Amino acid sequence: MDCSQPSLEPAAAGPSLPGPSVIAPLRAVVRLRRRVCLLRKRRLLPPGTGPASGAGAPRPGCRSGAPHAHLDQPQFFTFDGPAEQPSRTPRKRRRRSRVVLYPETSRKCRPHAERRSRAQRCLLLLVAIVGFQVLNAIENLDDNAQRYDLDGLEKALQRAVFGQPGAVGRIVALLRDYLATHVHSRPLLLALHGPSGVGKSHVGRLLARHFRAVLEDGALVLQYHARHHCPEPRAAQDCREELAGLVADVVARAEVEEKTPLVVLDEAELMPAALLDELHSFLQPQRAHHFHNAIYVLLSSAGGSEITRFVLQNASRALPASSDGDRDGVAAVQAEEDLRAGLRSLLVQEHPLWQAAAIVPFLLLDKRDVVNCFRDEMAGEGFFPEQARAELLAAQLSYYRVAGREFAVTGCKQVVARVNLL
Ligand SMILES: Nc1ncnc2c1ncn2[C@@H]1O[C@H](COP(=O)(O)OP(=O)(O)OP(=O)(O)O)[C@@H](O)[C@H]1O
Repeated sequence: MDCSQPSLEPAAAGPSLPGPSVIAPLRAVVRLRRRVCLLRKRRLLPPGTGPASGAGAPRPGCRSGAPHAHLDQPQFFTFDGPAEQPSRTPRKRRRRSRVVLYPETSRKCRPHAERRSRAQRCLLLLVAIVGFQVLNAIENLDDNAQRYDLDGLEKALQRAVFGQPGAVGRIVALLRDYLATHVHSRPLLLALHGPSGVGKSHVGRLLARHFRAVLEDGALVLQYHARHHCPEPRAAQDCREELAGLVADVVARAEVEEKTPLVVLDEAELMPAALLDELHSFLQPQRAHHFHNAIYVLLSSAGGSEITRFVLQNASRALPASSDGDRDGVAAVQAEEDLRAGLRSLLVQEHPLWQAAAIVPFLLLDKRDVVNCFRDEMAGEGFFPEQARAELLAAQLSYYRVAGREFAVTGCKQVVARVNLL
């Protein structure tokens, strides 16, 4: 029954119509139904509570356009899934936060993001290899320098050589530098220059003795005296060939033993040009590589008069090699550099050999150094090294007297002869 249907009104006229006793209750029922339908429409009446309820569903005939109350809560079971059911209030999807919270002490990167590229790994490997090689090279350098006991050599020279601290320091520094490695591109040529009797040959002998001891092979040290090995009447070419053979033997032997040989050439001022040419050829890069690994010590009095003049001109100020140790550092170093430059330009005029040489000037000895030479020689000869006696002997020698200082004209050259007379 439709609530919107027109109500059952009795017909105005007709013979077959029931009487007023039947119509009155019908009208009451119709009114009641209308009333219930109206209440349902207004949702004032829950379904199934009306007089016509019983099954809980809207009554047929009471068509309603209004939504059912509690529609989302079915009152009986259906097979409809949640999808078929009327939509409830849609849940909002919560966004996941992308911020990752790490503990303070841990690394702040995602665990899976620690992949390294191949190039990065190769680079790390390369760095490790280079570092290892550098450490190895440093160790090898130390080993090579220790083999020659240069500290011991320095102490020996400082103890035995008087009045030449600058020359001794430069010789040791040059040797230290050269002997830091065994592989060289050229030999080391030390040129010791100075006036007579200042200790050039003395230093040459000390060097030869030291190298014989540390190399443990006397054949790796060659001492060549021009006057002895190449006396005056001998042909210079013969001397040259002999020198070439001697040096070739020494460097070849040193190559086998992986050591650096020492060649001391004394009285270079007496050497014929052919010998200097041969010596110069040893320094050339086109020589076989075993010639590159050698130390040549050239002793010469050439340039002695220039050194004497230099010392006397600078007598008033402290010199690097002065034995009193009181020196003005910068001025002294500059003065010695000037002296070396002057000597080189002078010596190169004699022979190009000196262009490649490390020049070491030996300065004049003063009276105190001569006294020390006497005491040393006296002790060596078995005399008591009495100071007064040594001073007495030193006073018998001749000196340059400049600016209150006394420089021995012949150094300690005559010391041996004078002590022998005692
Ligand atoms: N500076 C010095 N310290 C200690 N002794 C020295 C010094 N100079 C010379 N003597 C002593 O004097 C002697 C002669 O010196 P040495 O032969 O070294 O002089 P030199 O400079 O080589 O001179 P020359 O050019 O004339 O050969 C040496 O045997 C040594 O005993």
